[in-house]
Amino acid sequence: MKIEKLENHQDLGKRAGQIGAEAIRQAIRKQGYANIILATGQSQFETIQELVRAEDLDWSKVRMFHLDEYIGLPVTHLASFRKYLTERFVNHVPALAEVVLIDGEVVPAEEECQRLARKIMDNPIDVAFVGIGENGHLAFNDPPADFEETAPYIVVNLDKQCRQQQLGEGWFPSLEDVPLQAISMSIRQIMKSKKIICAVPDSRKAQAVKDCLSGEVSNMHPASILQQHPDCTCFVDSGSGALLP
Ligand SMILES: N[C@@H]1[C@@H](O)[C@H](O)[C@@H](COP(=O)(O)O)O[C@@H]1O
Repeated sequence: MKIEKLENHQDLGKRAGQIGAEAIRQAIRKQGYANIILATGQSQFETIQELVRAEDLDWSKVRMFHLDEYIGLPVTHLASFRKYLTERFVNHVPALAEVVLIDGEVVPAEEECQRLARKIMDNPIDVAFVGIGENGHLAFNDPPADFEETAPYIVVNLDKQCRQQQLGEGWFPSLEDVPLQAISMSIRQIMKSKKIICAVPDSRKAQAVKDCLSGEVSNMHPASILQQHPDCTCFVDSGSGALLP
């Protein structure tokens, strides 16, 4: 794992998006297509904006997977991650080869996990864009995260710090409105990606960044597993990187 420190969140997003776009181009050149994962949340705003700017990229050869989604939240809800990805990414690039969104409204959610598992097992991931939560989570794998789970997508419970972060970012009117469960890509599945671009801006992530990127690998700091990935770069800014040695 490498760490790159940028001045602010704009520079961070630009750099992460440019490196990511180049990795997508390379995969297309090499094998004719690229499979990618996109994350959501405030931390991904600029990275996704930069990807959308990559007009020379042949998006018709790109299949997009979705990292995590709340269970039971309608697609019309402000906090819906499929709404986020559709409005911030899919609607701004030419037609993709395929868009594999997580439908958090399927009952039971385990059925949706199985559908997604079949899809992703047939389509190994070239480039994964991820973030790190204030509690150190990777996707919606809150601490203590399951590092051994082999299923690609799982149903997870969201802890209070995670739910409070979602409230703090303004996606929900009150803590009670934040769902208690989500469908998340598992840690093992994320780690199978050939390349990982981790964008983590903002001083509110400083402690999580310190714990995950410079502490010991531990499931109490789920994103610390990224230290073991052979091709992962974490992009931090002066705020999120403030406590790094
Ligand atoms: N579930 C999302 C992930 O898709 C994202 O990668 C990460 C960072 O998100 P944020 O930008 O909200 O901090 O955790 C969020 O809660």
